[in-house]
Order: sequence, then structure tokens, then C-alpha cells
Amino acid sequence: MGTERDSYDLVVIGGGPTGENLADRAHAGGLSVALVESELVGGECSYWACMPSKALLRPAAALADARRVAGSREAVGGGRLDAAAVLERRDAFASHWHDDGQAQWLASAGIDLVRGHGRLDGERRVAVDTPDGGRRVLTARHAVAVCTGTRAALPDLPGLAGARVWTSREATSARAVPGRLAVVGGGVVAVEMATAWRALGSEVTLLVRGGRLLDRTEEFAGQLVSDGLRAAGVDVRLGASVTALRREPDGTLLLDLADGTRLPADEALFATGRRPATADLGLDTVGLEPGGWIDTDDTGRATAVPAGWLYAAGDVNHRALLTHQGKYQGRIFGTAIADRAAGRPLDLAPWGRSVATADHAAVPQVVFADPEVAAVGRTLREARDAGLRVRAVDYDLGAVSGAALYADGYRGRARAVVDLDREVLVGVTFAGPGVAELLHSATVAVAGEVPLARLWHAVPAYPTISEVWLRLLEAYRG
Ligand SMILES: Cc1cc2nc3c(=O)[nH]c(=O)nc-3n(C[C@H](O)[C@H](O)[C@H](O)COP(=O)(O)OP(=O)(O)OC[C@H]3O[C@@H](n4cnc5c(N)ncnc54)[C@H](O)[C@@H]3O)c2cc1C
Ligand SMILES: NC(=O)c1ccc[n+]([C@@H]2O[C@H](COP(=O)([O-])OP(=O)(O)OC[C@H]3O[C@@H](n4cnc5c(N)ncnc54)[C@H](O)[C@@H]3O)[C@@H](O)[C@H]2O)c1
Repeated sequence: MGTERDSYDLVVIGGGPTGENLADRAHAGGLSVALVESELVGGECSYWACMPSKALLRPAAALADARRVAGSREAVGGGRLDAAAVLERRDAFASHWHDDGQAQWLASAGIDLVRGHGRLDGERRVAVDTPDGGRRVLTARHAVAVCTGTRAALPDLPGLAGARVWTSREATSARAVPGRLAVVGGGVVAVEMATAWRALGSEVTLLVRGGRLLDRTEEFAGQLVSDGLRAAGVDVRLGASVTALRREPDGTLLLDLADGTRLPADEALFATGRRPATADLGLDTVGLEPGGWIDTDDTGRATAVPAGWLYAAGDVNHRALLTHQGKYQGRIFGTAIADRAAGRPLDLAPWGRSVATADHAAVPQVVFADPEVAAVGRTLREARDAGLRVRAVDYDLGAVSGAALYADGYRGRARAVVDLDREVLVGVTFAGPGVAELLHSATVAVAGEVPLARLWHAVPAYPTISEVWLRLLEAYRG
């Protein structure tokens, strides 16, 4: 039986970026909140994903930028990254895998941290196996929010179990640079980690099952990234599948490929997608399938659970597997939970205060490869599949003065997808060096549904890469 202090308005399971934000907003809305965390407060993002991966990539980007311009190119010459220094800086950005800072923040925000593995235990109850071997049962007066995120999904391949392969966790936390690294997958993790470890000195082979990289982005973006990886010395193999693997007694990994060849490597990263962390979460006690994604409505309520007390936010609901979208959901759902508990009215109209509309129409993402890919909203194909009457407007980024100044021989491309019926943008993609910081302008245009006629009055500063906005509008008007 739970004691009085084990009764809260809201119990949040999972203290990643999503759970932290949801707990904070619900608490700010007047609720008492317990947050259950089984590993480190801060979640995958802080320790084995966004932060360490970007810390590995940033020095490579800085060096590449210096090499793009005559003058600084000569200054850095053929110098390589200092791998030890990069890994040390990475360690600092991962807070040396300690969560004291984030736990302190929770305490200062008035949220009770309960360490341990949480499981749903029927309606509005969460049973926690605590690190001391004990068990606490938390009851929630209003809601339970599942924010447990994802784990790496590995394929069912002969020999994989005993081969000690890397997942995203090892790829972001490794303490030494492998001589030969095989990377399996063609998504964001594969591309970013191939970029980082190649820059740190590994011989990298990228094994992509399909015919292109980054298949959820515009095709030209995947092509430019593929060209960039090849130029950096990565062996990019499209249409390449691993059929079996094994680790030899001397430590060498042998990967058998579908074309009958065998690839030796020191490590192999499987960047083959994610699965929800719901297998051991007591989902069966509330009528849900263990191991599945938890579908929600736009206020975060699990659609398959009656009475509306169960919420799911972040990666685990499969709406958009990105930290910033998880945090956005955390802010919106946490406020909605508090509003419902207090009997305050919700604002459920599209783009209203209580609904995560941007998940459907304006999700931004940056792929920190070389070149960078920055995209928001729909690709041309997605817009067409959604039944919109659209036109793609493309522009060669290298023809923009700011881009030519940024890099000698700048290569890049931009695409705006225009909804012809409303004359607003429904998607924008930039691919090229230094475009990451351009993305928010596009996100504002797409989420704000800014009419193209008004965008003409948003004058980009000369000579920045942002002048591509003007060029896109000119290309649209003809
Ligand atoms: C290599 C890599 C790089 C990435 N880079 C980026 C990036 O640059 N930008 C970006 O936006 N996204 C990036 N992502 C995606 C990003 O990491 C996720 O979208 C984000 O971490 C999701 O946050 P979350 O809070 O939903 O889940 P998580 O961060 O996974 O947090 C879930 C938390 O729940 C805890 N938990 C799980 N089950 C239980 C349980 N039963 N009881 C108690 N606690 C539990 C876990 O320990 C964890 O702390 C990257 C992902 C990877 C793999
Ligand atoms: N910069 C960022 O924003 C960033 C960085 C990293 C990850 N993320 C997010 O994390 C999530 C996970 O990324 P990810 O790259 O692991 O997943 P993903 O789903 O983006 O890509 C998985 C890749 O693995 C391939 N694949 C799947 N099963 C396979 C198999 N059995 N054999 C060979 N290939 C297989 C797929 O075809 C795909 O190319 C993504 O949703 C991504 O948006 C974001």
C-alpha cells in the first residue's frame, strides 16, 4: 500500500527531456508531481544521443569549415582532429554520465524524483522497483504520463547476439577510435556517426540496405550527404545488406554481406532504428500491448485507454522521435494535464494552447552531417501524398552571395514546398554547409503559415546565406 507521500496529482515515468518538461509544466500548473527514473535524469538525449553525438561532430565541422576557405585552409593544412581532446570535450558535454545537475534542477523545480524502474500497476498506479531492492507504489490522483523513450532496435541476424556490436550508446560514448568501423543503416544516426568517426580517424564503411541515404528527406539532401561522406573517405555502399556476422577470437568482426562478400571490421554500429521502451512497463495491466508504441490524441492522452488518465509523450508515442518535439509535447501535455485537473478550459483548436499541432505540420530537424541538412514540415512527396496541391521551388545555394563567402565552391541546395491553394509554405529543406541555424526562419514561416505575399517583406540581411529566402520567392514568382 502506498503511504500518503506516495500519492501525487501526477506521476511521470521516465526523466528524459520529455518527462522533465512535462513534469515542470504540470507542476507550474499547480500539480504535485513525482518523476520516476531508472537510469540517469536527462535521458538518452543528454548522455547517449544528442549531446555526445553533437559534441563529437562539432570539432569535425569546425575543421571542415576552416578548410572550405582559402587562407584558413592553409592555416590548418592537413592537420587531423586531436581525437583525445574531442573525446574529452564529449565527456564533459555528457556530464561524465552523472546526473547530479539535472537531479538538482528537478528538486529546485519542486518535483519529487523517485529513482527506480517504474511499471504501470492498473489504473493510476505505478509500482517502482527501487535501487535498494525495495518497492514503492505511487498513486496518481489525476494522471500518469509515460515518457520512457526508445531503445536501439537491432535486426534478428545470425551471430549478432554474441558479436558485441555497437548501438547508438556505444557510438556516442566510446573511449577509443576504432581502426575499421562498419556502420549499418542509412538514417540519421548512421550518417552522423559515420561522419564523426571518420573525422576522428576510423576507416568507415556505411552499409545501406536501401538505394539512398536519409530516405525521409528530399532526395537531393541524401545525395549531397552521400557525396560528402564519400569525399571524406567513407566507403558508402548502397543496396548492401548484412546476412550474418561473428567476432573472431582475435577481436575482428566479420560481416557477411548479401552479395557474397565479407567485410572485416573492428567495430560495427547497428543504427537500424528504435523500439519503444514499453516491453517491461506493465502496459498489460491497463489493457495495452507490451512493447508497442503508445498512440495519443493531440493533448497527449493515450487513445486506447478509457477514462483519459494515461498520457504518453516524447519518443514513446512515435509522433516525432526528436528531443525538441518531445519537449514541446511535454510543455503542451503537461499544461493540459494541469488544466484538466483544475477544471480550466482547454484550447483544442489547431495551433491552440492545449494541442501539439506542430507534430503534424511543422517538425524541424537538423542532420549534423557534412553538408548539414535542415528541414521542416513536409517534403514534396509527403505534401502530395497528403493531397495538397503543391509546387516545389528549388534554388542552388552556391549562387547566394553569403554562401559563396561562407565557403569556396559552396555546394548546396534549397527547396521550398508551396501550397498553391493557400500560398503558404508547407515544407522547406536546406542542404549545405552552415545551414543549421537557418532552419528556424523556415520553421516560423511554416508553423506561422506566413503568406508568401508577406514573406516578401521579410528582408534577409546581405550578404548572408539567408538571402536564399529572397531567391526562392523570386523563383516562385518567376
Ligand atoms: C545517437 C542519437 C542522436 C540523436 N540526436 C538528436 C539530436 O541531435 N536532436 C534531436 O532532437 N534528437 C536527437 N536524437 C533523438 C533523441 O535522443 C530523442 O528524441 C529523445 O531522447 C527523446 O526524449 P524522451 O524524453 O522521449 O526519451 P529518452 O531520452 O529516451 O528518455 C527516457 C527516459 O525514461 C527512462 N525510463 C525508461 N523506462 C523506464 C521505466 N520503466 N522506469 C523509469 N524510467 C524509465 C530512461 O532511463 C530515460 O531516462 C538522437 C538519438 C540518437 C539515438
Ligand atoms: N540530428 C537529429 O535530429 C537526430 C540524430 C540522430 C537520431 N535522431 C532521431 O532518432 C531516431 C532514430 O534514428 P536512426 O537513424 O536509428 O533510425 P532511422 O529510422 O532514422 O533509420 C534507420 C535506418 O536503418 C535502416 N534499417 C532498419 N532496419 C534495418 C535492417 N534490418 N538492416 C539494415 N538496415 C536497416 C533503415 O532503412 C534506415 O535507413 C530518428 O527518428 C531520428 O530522427 C535525430
